[in-house]
Amino acid sequence: MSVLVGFIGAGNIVKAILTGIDKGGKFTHDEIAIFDRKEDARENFKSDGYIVYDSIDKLVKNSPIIVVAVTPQAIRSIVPDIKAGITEKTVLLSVVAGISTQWYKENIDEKSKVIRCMPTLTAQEGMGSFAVCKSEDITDEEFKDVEKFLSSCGILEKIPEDLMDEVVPLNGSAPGYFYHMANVVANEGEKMGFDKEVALRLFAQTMKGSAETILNSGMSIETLESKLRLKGGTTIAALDKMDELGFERCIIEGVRACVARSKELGKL
Ligand SMILES: NC(=O)C1=CN([C@@H]2O[C@H](COP(=O)(O)OP(=O)(O)OC[C@H]3O[C@@H](n4cnc5c(N)ncnc54)[C@H](OP(=O)(O)O)[C@@H]3O)[C@@H](O)[C@H]2O)C=CC1
Ligand SMILES: O=C(O)[C@@H]1CCC=N1
Repeated sequence: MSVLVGFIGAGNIVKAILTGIDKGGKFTHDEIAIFDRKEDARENFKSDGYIVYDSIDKLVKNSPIIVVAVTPQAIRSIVPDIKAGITEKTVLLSVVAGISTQWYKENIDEKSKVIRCMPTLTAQEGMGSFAVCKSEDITDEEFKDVEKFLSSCGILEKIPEDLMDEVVPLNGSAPGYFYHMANVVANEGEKMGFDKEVALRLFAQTMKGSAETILNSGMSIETLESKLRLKGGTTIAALDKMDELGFERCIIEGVRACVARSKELGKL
């Protein structure tokens, strides 16, 4: 039995990825290893058939691909343990917002092999949207292994490393905006007399369908939008009111705040 991928930190994003990997059915639990600092979390993963280590250095020693999935605030604390286990073949697959390849090279080893990935919680449904970049010393074969793993629960887009902060508002953080918007709309629906769950289902299915039309209809985003902008219609009434209240500005400033925070996290 050879462990393929080891995870350091088993929080929200890792649980989403693992659920998506399960749904994809291409990897088994005995190909995945985990270390989380909470003993009860380790016990739960163990009883689910995952390989569980009681220290980071053992996990790193035994896993050719290591997914670094602690928070940016915690990453410095795990450096000594990664150093204790790392080999020249270890590939570090970092999902940590803001932390650059150079950071790993400076803090762990100049020869660290790093692939950065900005993932999304939507991996949970096999609909991850992964933005990835790799350091020059990653071989094609190493990249293919990572690609095979991630693509079993989503799509990959290769991007330059100097856009890794800029991508966070486009994918990593974006589910948060949709959940927030869905909650606001559903609350309003409830005030108008709907059961909140019914309102949420109607809105969420509409979000899902809207995303599918953007991806699959072959129509431009402008064309799709124009189909709803009926003169004197209800949609234009909503959009005009939203614009009057600063919708565009709101989105633009939110995107910028997200990028700025990612850059700050990289300097902690
Ligand atoms: N959530 C998301 O949608 C996304 C998250 N990310 C990135 O993923 C990373 C993790 O985020 P998320 O899963 O949401 O965060 P969580 O806080 O849910 O998960 C982090 C996990 O790591 C554990 N942990 C903390 N310190 C250590 C340590 N020293 N050794 C081992 N485990 C440790 C935490 O334990 P404890 O609970 O005890 O602190 C927790 O289980 C972040 O860097 C974030 O930037 C990227 C894209 C999307
Ligand atoms: O909010 C965060 O900091 C992380 C990074 C992207 C999504 N979640």
